[in-house]
Amino acid sequence: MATAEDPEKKAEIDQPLLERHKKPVCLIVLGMAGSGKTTFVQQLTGLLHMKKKAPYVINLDPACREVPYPVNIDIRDTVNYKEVMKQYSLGPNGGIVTSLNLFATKFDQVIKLIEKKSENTEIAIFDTPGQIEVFTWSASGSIISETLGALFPTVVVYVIDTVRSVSPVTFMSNMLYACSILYKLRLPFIIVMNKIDVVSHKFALEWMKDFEMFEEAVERDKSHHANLSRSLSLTLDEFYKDITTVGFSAVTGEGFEEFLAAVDAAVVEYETEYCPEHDRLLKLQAEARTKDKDRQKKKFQHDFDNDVQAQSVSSATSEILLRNRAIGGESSSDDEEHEGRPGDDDDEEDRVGQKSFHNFLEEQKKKQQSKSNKPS
Ligand SMILES: Nc1nc2c(ncn2[C@@H]2O[C@H](COP(=O)(O)OP(=O)(O)OP(=O)(O)O)[C@@H](O)[C@H]2O)c(=O)[nH]1
Repeated sequence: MATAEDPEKKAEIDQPLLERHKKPVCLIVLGMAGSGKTTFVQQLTGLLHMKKKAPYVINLDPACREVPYPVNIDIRDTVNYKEVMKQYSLGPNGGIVTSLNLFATKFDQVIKLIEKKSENTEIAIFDTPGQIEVFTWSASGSIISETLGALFPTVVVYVIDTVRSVSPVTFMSNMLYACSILYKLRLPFIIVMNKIDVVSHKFALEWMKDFEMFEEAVERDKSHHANLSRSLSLTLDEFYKDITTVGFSAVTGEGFEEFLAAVDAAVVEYETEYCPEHDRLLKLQAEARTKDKDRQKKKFQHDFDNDVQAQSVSSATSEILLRNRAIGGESSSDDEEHEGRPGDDDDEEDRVGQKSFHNFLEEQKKKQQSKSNKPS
């Protein structure tokens, strides 16, 4: 597990990436309902404004009543969530999914607006709907995250309610969800343990670092999920090693600097791991496309050659037939003219028969004449 304070990670960062980058870093803020996403975005926006690094903020929650921060793009200006529910006869969750899908069809316009602002904006923040699955398991969520990941340094910020996570079972459920999102989106990932003004996140860091400590906590939990949590936590050990965790208070702003350091480290990860992998996949895709084209070309050539061969065989056959006819008949031109008509062969035989019979009679006649002309 890595924390934002890791000296090793800090040493990797030779200069602040937020300054080096021309393109804004996109932060996709995800988390369970009530984890504090909106308050986090509000606090982050305020603190960045104070640092004279005003972010570009995009609200992707079509169902929120109000947005408590200065927003640059609001999904609610494009899609009327209540109208969508009415028009398509949907419930609240279906309405949110459909609204986000409709918005995703115009996401190219969002990209253009972000690109326009890239000169003087270092961070773009995306606040997402409380129903996390609406974003993480929907087509629109994939379109939005993949498009951003392909064009800008993009980081997933997963907000966890630290107060609720003191229960090892809740903690485990949250971590499993985080893990599944990481493997689905495959973008650099930061876990923000929010609400540390109420409960310190140190217990969570210890559980992630030391499996035995987590096991002790599970022992104390008598719920029927405890056994499952114990075996799952062993599986999650690998996940903890690659993940950056930051404690934060969306109310007081505590943890802000550590969070910015974590974002810098995530951008390094984006450049060194995500981009090469992305390029490798694009290359593989291009290679597969070229191979497919070659295969189709070869198949076409093969089919074409077979056709030509078949044609030359059939024309050779007809030639042989014609020649036979020319040899058998007296007049090849006549034969060619009548070739192929039904009953032609019989007529020909009759004609040849009549001719030879006529010749035979003529010969007999001549013989008779020469006999009668001989003196007796
Ligand atoms: N003490 C404390 N309360 C917080 C903190 N962050 C959020 N809250 C409170 O937690 C509640 C939920 O916060 P929201 O920001 O609305 O959470 P959300 O994740 O955006 O909620 P949904 O949009 O419903 O998913 C609110 O009452 C906030 O005041 C924090 O860091 N400390």
